[in-house]
Amino acid sequence: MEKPPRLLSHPLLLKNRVYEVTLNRAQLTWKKLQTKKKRVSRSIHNSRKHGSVCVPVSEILAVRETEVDGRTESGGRWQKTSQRPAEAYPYAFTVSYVLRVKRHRWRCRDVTFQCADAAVRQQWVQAVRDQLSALAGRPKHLLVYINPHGGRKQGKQIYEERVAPLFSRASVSTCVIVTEHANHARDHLKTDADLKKYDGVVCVGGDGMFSEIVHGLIARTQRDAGVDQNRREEKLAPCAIRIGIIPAGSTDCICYATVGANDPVTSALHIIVGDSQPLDVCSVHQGGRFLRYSVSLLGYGFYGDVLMDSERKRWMGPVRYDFSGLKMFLTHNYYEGTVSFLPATDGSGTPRDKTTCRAGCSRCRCSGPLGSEDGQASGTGDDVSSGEHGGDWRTIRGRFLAINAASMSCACPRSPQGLSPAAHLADGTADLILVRTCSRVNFLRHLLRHTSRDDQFDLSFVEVHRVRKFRFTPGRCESEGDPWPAPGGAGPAKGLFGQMCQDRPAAPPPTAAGTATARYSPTPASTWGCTAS
Ligand SMILES: Nc1ncnc2c1ncn2[C@@H]1O[C@H](COP(=O)(O)OP(=O)(O)OP(=O)(O)O)[C@@H](O)[C@H]1O
Repeated sequence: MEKPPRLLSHPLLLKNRVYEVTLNRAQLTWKKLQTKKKRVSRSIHNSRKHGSVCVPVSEILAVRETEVDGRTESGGRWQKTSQRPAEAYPYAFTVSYVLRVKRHRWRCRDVTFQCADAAVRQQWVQAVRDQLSALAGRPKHLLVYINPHGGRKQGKQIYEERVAPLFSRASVSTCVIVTEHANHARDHLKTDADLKKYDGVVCVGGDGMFSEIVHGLIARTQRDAGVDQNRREEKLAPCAIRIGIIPAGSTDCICYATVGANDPVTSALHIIVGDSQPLDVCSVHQGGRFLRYSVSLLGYGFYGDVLMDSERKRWMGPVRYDFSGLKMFLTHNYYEGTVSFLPATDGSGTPRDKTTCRAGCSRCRCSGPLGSEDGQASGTGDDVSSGEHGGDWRTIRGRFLAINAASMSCACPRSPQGLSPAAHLADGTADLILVRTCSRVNFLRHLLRHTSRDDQFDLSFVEVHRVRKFRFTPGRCESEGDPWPAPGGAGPAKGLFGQMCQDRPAAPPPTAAGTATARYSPTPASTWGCTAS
């Protein structure tokens, strides 16, 4: 492939050695001219061949002039750059760039070059700045919401100490709002936020906080586009503004599944370089009324119960999930009902095909907002209420311990493969996982497989389907007019969608009887992040 033409090339000093430094539109490279001892790089990405280092321009964060005495101002602090600057190279500049380290983590690395005269330095600083400003998709102004109560209550500290200095170095301006109550961010986005001023919204918190922001942004987008959220046949308008996630929650599954790591610095760097990852959004309706959106897991039965119970034990911190998980495992509730679903066919793959959705996933690219399957995904003529028992809809009746719909792998550090390892982030489908009633021992086997590499669907009581829409009707609802399915065994009946969601409830549990329908829309939202590649 033809190399882009050189923009600049000079011998410059780096750590008292002279390097040939070259810039073109694609990359910045530096290669040692005086070879002495071989140095071993700790970088596993920024390629270093025969003593040369190559950084893609798209991963340069900033460039700045360095003081003559070898110091550079960085976030208000002065840093030493070199102990022995050669007298012949008294003018310095520093380039900050992304260093890819282990386990999909990114770090900010500085390299300081020294020039023989001021004009050369000026040329370099200007040339690098010109290249950076020509890059599309990099944010300049961000609206940041911090949940000070998420996870270990360190959201504010994480942002101030690890993220804000990076934004400032990359000249990204921010408006920071520390939330004062639940749904503060959602309501502010819905009505008050002047979104035209921003290139993106950043969420500092966990999955619940992300869900708030998704609800606020999607509701605002639909209102502006004249889309009625209550009409489930309507196609959702995609959000024009991206959401960045700085993980500061308990599980941070959405961050892990989109970026490949739960690391605030990595996420901040993805935001700065303008990486983008589209996401499917699932809309859930009941009785002609919109209930909520979901981008990760819709869980009814075991997972819904765990999340609902753990919500009441927020004071315990992240350990609440273990406590509630054990409690619900011992309770061993089951739920009777009918699941109907529209299978995703035509090359959508299967939940067991062992593919992993990564940055640039070809499947998701084909099914993007302008994808040819859009009509099918949004259900032309496939109205669940009218066409459910015709066409390609399938129906399964039975007793279930869990009914989960995973719109993404739902991977997190505890379950690195996730609930459905092959689920795609943006193909307009979800993996519907049905766990039928079984013994506690068998259920434990199923749960333990989430923490290992074993095929979690290879069990006789578990089935999985890739779907575009699905519907759940509680068993007793139809026959007895009882709105909610009673858990198998003793205990009070529980609200249908009060039990649902990894994405925390953004709407109150429904009060009317009925069936809930979930529909997957390809990519109405996107995050700054790039699936681990
Ligand atoms: N200032 C606040 N006070 C109380 N609750 C808040 C505040 N701001 C946001 N919330 C709510 O806190 C809930 C949980 O927050 P978040 O998702 O950030 O943390 P988490 O639940 O610990 O993490 P995870 O969702 O990853 O398990 C969200 O549903 C959000 O609505």
